[in-house]
Formats: sequence, C-alpha cells, structure tokens
Amino acid sequence: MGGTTVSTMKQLDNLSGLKEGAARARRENRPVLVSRTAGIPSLDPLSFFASGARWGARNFWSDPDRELTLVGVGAAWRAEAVPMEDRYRAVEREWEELLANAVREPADPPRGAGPLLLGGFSFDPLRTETPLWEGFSEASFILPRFMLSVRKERCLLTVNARVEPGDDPEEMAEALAEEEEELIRTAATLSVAPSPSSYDAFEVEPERWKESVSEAARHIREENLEKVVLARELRLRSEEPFAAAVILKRLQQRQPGSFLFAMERSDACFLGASPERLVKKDDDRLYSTCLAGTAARGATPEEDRKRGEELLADPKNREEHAVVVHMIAEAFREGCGEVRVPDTPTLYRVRDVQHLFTPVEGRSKPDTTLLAMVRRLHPTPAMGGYPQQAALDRIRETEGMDRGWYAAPLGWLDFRGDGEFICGIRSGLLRGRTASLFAGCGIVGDSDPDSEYEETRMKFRPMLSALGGEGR
Ligand SMILES: C=C(O[C@H]1C=CC=C(C(=O)O)[C@@H]1O)C(=O)O
Repeated sequence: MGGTTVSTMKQLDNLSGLKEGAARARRENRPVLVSRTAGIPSLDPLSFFASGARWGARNFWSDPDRELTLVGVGAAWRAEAVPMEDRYRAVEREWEELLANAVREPADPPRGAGPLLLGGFSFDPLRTETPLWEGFSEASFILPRFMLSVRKERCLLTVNARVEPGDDPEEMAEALAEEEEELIRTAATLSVAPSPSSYDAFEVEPERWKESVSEAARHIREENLEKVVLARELRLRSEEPFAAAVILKRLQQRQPGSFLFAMERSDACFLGASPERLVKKDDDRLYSTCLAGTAARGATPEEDRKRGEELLADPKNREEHAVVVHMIAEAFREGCGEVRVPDTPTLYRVRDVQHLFTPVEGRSKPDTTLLAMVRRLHPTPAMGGYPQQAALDRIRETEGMDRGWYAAPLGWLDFRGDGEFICGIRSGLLRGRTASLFAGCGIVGDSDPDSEYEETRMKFRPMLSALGGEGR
C-alpha cells in the first residue's frame, strides 16, 4: 500500500471524531478533547519511544510483569502545577474539566488506552529549587498526542487532539494522519540496540553526607523523630549524550521485577527502574507496597538465602519496615472501607538488592480518588521518614541536595480515574552528556554512616549498569 493511501485512510479514521469535536467546541466556545483508540500491528515500545524524539515530551511506563506498557509521544495537553494550590486537586480538577466534554472513540476503550495522563509531582514543593531540575515542576502531566499501549502483546494506538473553537477538522485530520504514519513507519524500522558507553563518575561530597547521617541519627535519639530517609547524588559525565531509549533497553533487560519509567521534560529525561509501588487503583481496588529494609544479594543461592533470612530477622531493618507498614495501613484505613495487611514481611528480590516487603490492599470508599490517595501517602516513611513533617524538615535542613522528582510520585491516570503511581527511586536525570543518579536509605537512631553509605552504593548499581558501566 502506498504512503498516500495509508495516510488518507488514517485521515478518514480521525475525521468523524474531530468534526464532532469541532462542532462541540464552537457550540460551547471552549476547547474539546478528541481521543481515538484503535488496534495496530505489533510494535516494540522502545522503538516507538525512540522514534518519538522529534515530538519530545515523551513518557514511558511499564509495570514489573511487563503486562502493561505505555509510551506517550508529544503533548496534546499539559496540566502543570499552580503555585500555592493543592497540586493533587489542581491536576484532578483540570483533568475533570477537560474530560467533561471530550469525544472518545470508542466510548469505552480498554484499560491502559484512551485519554490518559502521564507525569509526576516533585518530592517536596517547599524545597530549595536548583537549576538541576529545570523543566520538572511541582506537578507536570502530559496527555500524549500519540500513545502506544501494549497489553498482553496487543498494541493499541490512542491519538489525542485538543480542538479549539474555529479549528478546521479536515486540516487537523490530515496533519495527524501524516504524523501518525511517520511515527509508526520509523518505529517499525528502528531497533534500539545498546552499544557500550563510558563515563566518569563523581561522588557529591561523600564525607558531608556521612556527617548528615550521624547528625540525623543523633536527632532521632534525642527528638520526636523515628526515622528519616537521606539521599545522595552521584554525577556522571560522558563523551556522548546519554540516550534514554538505550538506557531503558538495558533496564528492561536487567531489572525484571521493577517498574520502568522515563519522563522527558524539555531537554532532560528522568528515568529509572523502581521496585516500589506507591498506589494503584483498579476500579474500587487499591493496592500499595511497603518496601523498606535492605540487604545485598548473595553471590551463591545459599549466601543469598542466608542474607535474606538475616534481613528478615534483623531488628533495625524490621523497625524501619514496621514504620512504613504502620503509616501506609493508616492512610488506607482513611481512604478504604476494607483493608488487608499481612502481619509479617516477606522478601522482594531485585537484581542488586533484596528488601523487606509487605503488600497492602483495600476497597476504596466511593469518593476516594487515586490522587487523593497519592496525597495521603506521599511521602511514605520509605521515601521521607516518620513522623512525616518532622522528617521533611530534617531532609530540608541536612540533606543538602535538590531531590526534584527523585523519590516522588510518578505515574498515570486515565479517564475512568484508574491508574498507578510509583516512587521514583533507583533513578537518574539525564541532560545531554551529564547524568545525576540518586539513592537514599532509611536512617534510625543506631544507623552507622559507613554502612548506610555502602547501602546507597548498592542502590546506585542498577542505574550505573544501565548507563553502560559497572556490571555490564
Ligand atoms: C530511598 C530508596 O529506597 C527506599 C526503598 C526501599 C528500601 C529502603 C531502605 O531500606 O532504606 C528505602 O527506604 C532509594 O533506593 O533511593
């Protein structure tokens, strides 16, 4: 089939919804979202991500079982934070307004397809901002112009357009059809192949970080603070610009069992492989994960099992973990009618570390929204500490780093109100030839700065390896 014919067919596919949207926009004198979802032949999500570079504003999401992968390219609409407002409610309100008069084709697309926002919130809107995180605001969500959803091997493409009063639907259909065709043609021929790369790594003030751990432990012993999570940064410089698609490919190969994410804002991309779900909503079911308390993997199955058993029996790690379970269970009891929390943790193993793990489940009350749960939960004591406010104050005072979106809620929200948010850990920020990686750990009263430092070194490994270095 020739290019012109394909493009004409796609144009016709888009046209009826756009015509209806344009008529509605004129009638109501306000913009209307038109969203069309259709099945497409199988495509590699990473090739789609790579070929979307021309449109920018790319977002990538994949769950730990790779059951659902979402790749957004370009922006049909953005919801950004409004200073001083409740940022969770602000995003929700803007999203509700846009959806109120939207045209959806089909009206009921499958889960993970149709109009859907991808993005995140910063860790702490009251932090001292630095240029490092330029482009990553306190809340930034994107409704992609093109979104590929891969669910159980089936590929769907959602095309979103915002139609303003006075827009010409035929012109829009033509432009969208041409872009769609180019995007899919490029994605079908492009394959993302990791080539070896190298970089120089600089520890950012390691001795000062260890002092801040001692100081935090002293505060915990003397004050009304149980636990605080302190993080540090590792800065990398490479000869070549870091390529997000290649790094995602390595993470995909090397980090099964973790969520994969990448969020591109202007010329930077924040990405990683996080094992930690903050909250997922599927109809009235809510799920969260308590993941805190860490040990290294063993070199042999025997050693691995021994380290896991020691972790399960270790009072310091059990205490760190119990604080997280307590807080998440409380937040669930506020937002849910029914809550299930196992009494004892099990182990969650990823390539470089093993964690104490307790899943939490609930049935949401009718008015509990996904973002209301994100607001209740963030930051959990696994990302911030406990009590929450005292821990945030300590982080602001002693950490000496701009966390930006590190350890923050990142995820997606669809038109039904379903979606999933994770904690943005095991992650790094790429900007041209530089990358900043982040890792933190829970500090309690008897924490030892040298062993906490070692723990952050283990937590850097997944990203260091994906960027082409250690453990290739
Ligand atoms: C804050 C991080 O990890 C958290 C998640 C799991 C285990 C943790 C711990 O054992 O300290 C941390 O709370 C990080 O990886 O940067």
